[in-house]
Amino acid sequence: MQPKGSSVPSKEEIYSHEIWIRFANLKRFDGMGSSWKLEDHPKLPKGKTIAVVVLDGWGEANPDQYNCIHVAQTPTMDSLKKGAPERWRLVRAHGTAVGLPTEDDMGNSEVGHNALGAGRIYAQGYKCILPTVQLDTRTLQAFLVGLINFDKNSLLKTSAKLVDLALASGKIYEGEGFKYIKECFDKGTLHLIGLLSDGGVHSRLDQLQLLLKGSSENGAKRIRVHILTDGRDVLDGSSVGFVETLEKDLANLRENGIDAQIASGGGRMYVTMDRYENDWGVVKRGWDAQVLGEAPHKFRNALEAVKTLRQEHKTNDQYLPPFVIVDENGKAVGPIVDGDAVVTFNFRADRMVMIAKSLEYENFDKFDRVRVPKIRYAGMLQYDGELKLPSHYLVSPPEIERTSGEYLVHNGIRTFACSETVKFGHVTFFWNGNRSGYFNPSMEEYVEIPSDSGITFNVQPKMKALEIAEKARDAILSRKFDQIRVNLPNGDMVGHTGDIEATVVACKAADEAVKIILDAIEQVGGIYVVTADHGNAEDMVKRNKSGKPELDKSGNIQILTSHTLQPVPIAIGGPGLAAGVRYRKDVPDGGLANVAATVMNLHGFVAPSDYETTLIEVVDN
Ligand SMILES: O=C(O)[C@@H](CO)OP(=O)(O)O
Ligand SMILES: [Mn+2]
Ligand SMILES: [Mn+2]
Repeated sequence: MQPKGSSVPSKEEIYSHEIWIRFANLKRFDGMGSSWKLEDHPKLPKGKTIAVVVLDGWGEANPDQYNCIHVAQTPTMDSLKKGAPERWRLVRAHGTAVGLPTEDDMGNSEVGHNALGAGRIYAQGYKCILPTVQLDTRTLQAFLVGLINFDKNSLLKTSAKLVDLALASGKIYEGEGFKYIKECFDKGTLHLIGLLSDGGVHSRLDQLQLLLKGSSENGAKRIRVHILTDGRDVLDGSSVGFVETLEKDLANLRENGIDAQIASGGGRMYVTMDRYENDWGVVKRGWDAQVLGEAPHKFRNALEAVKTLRQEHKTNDQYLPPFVIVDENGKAVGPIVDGDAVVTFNFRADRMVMIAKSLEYENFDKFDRVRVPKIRYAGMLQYDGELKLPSHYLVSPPEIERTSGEYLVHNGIRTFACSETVKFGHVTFFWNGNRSGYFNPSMEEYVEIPSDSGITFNVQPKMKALEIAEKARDAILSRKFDQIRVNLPNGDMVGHTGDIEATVVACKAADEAVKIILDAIEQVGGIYVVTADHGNAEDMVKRNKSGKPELDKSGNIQILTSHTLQPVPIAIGGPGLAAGVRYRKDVPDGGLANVAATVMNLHGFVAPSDYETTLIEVVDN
């Protein structure tokens, strides 16, 4: 069926373009793919209550003393493992399997939950999927014309990748966001606020370096950087090296006549980067230092600040107290004032939404801002599409549409989602493609259990696991919902503290929570899907290439506070699971993006054709 007309390529040509068409998402295919109706699964029934449990930071690794999941008593998760290979397997949760640039990129909650919820992988090489259904000539023509006009750059990519592309092509400086802030460059200062590391989870040093260079080449004459030290996605203590690198870059800029300096700083978990409104005090500490130029600690330079605060205050990079850099008269070198431009350079949304609100909202009552400068503010990305926050941004965020949550609600699945504050947005916002709010409030209920605030989670390693499990149990037993989805944060949040003993307690608590949920599923004859978003607690030590713990100069092991590259388990089961359901053997490289189709099947539906394939098959007994 070759359509006529010179502008229309042949089928072979289309294949050779090797373009990945998200067919269902191309709305211009008039009449095609616009329906929300999912096909019935040929073999699996509807009407089962399904619990989807995400253990945050729960990977699979060799059992040794640094594997807290192995060390902890985890009888429930251990018993699920006995279902291998038919009902327990591993899936990939890092690197390209979740849309990250390379296989050296560890997984993280954003890409993990995006993949779990959206069922597709973004930012991959392109592959061409032509519709397998019979098309009439008009529709095929529309499809082909759509293909020709298709802008490859509008394909879904992870935020990090989109920023990379915009920086590499220079397009970032031609966009609306940059033009908007550029208006201030003549008279004002450009402030860059964000996480200083190469962790690649929230931000990347190389992107900051390119932005500094590009901004100065595009007219910024006075630049102030407000740093947030990491130690969570990278080794604790690495802040010193990152500050050294940044200082060198700023010195280069100064040599070229740009007045560029670090103006303030603080540890990411104590200054600015709170999330889901757990503790506004964190954002306030940042505001005071960055905007007002006030902090309990004052230094003449950032290197001295970081080294001194680490030593004298015995704090780690994540929790460094706020500091400002002052001149020889003790005056802050870079408070944010009227007429300045501000960019928050993190690409990941969750920990930028609160500062974005404080910088952008006229009516704001979360803390006393004291002085609200008239600035032009842009995010690296728009962090919340629903709130349109911030209204100006340098790079357009990934568009993640047609997520499994939205499909299922359209197909009558009543959904309950729950976690505690620090992970609440993971099973709602990230799960739904970085979208806040309900698709249909009459079909969904999202419950947030307040997290402890003002503590490091090794102090309370059980966190709210029990409360989350009880809420899930009640939702299951109420029979008001078809899907009950939770995130259990313990392995991840406590794993990030680097406290091995506490992380063991955390893993045990998460395992107990899983049991409560599984027991409830048992009672209602339902199905469970237990998985994780990426590794963390299963490996708490930095290792050399051969997998042996790496020692520092003094012969001590180096604690790993970050996520890992490990795969994660996925277990299915429960009395409602049809007898012939088992994992397919032909998806050996399955990853988190394969879970959405799997869950849709268990709800009795066939997943949309552009979703990554299901992990299960149904064999006749
Ligand atoms: O705490 C966070 O912000 C990240 C690590 O930077 O962890 P997660 O991706 O698990 O939320
Ligand atoms: Mn996570
Ligand atoms: Mn984490």
